[in-house]
Amino acid sequence: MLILLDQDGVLADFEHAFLDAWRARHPDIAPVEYEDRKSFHLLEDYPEALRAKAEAIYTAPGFIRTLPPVPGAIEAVRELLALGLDVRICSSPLRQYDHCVLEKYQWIEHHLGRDATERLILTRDKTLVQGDLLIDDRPGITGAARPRWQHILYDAPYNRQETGRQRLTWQNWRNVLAGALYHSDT
Ligand SMILES: Cc1cn([C@H]2C[C@H](O)[C@@H](COP(=O)(O)O)O2)c(=O)[nH]c1=O
Ligand SMILES: [Mg+2]
Repeated sequence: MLILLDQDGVLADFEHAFLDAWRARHPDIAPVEYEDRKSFHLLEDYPEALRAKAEAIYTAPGFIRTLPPVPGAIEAVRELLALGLDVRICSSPLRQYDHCVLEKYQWIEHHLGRDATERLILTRDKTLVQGDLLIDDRPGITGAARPRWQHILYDAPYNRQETGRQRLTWQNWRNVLAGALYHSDT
């Protein structure tokens, strides 16, 4: 069983790190609260006049490297590996890739160890990556190929419009994955 884990929003807490940085930089401008987020791309939830400020935060040197882990994520990865599952981290670099490519590797090394960096797959098209399950917070993942993996949504306010889908968190993952593993034909 090959499990692909997205990094931003699944292992690394992109959203809350953004909010913390925004409040520090712009204490006079209210951000969009996490539970009020509607679009996957946070820029779409901000007025045009604030988008440059928002983009400057998540493209800044160190932002990706210093993202806090999503609570429970690191422990879950370790448990999945201990269960003998083949776990890969499948992430898309920002279009503004200048800092995030190296910093995604540094983040993994810091939280999971140097060997775990061998598990990182960076691509702008996740449909090209083989796997049995993809755990990702992004709704509607499309690309050039017909994906082999089953997409399990990592629950977030901006993907709750996707109804009738399995939704995983690092609090319920054992139940959700047991179901997916049980129904998997591999
Ligand atoms: C802008 C933005 C980005 N991310 C994360 C999601 C991916 O891991 C990368 C690249 O995103 P892109 O949409 O493929 O350029 O950054 C995110 O989680 N939220 C955002 O608003
Ligand atoms: Mg993500």
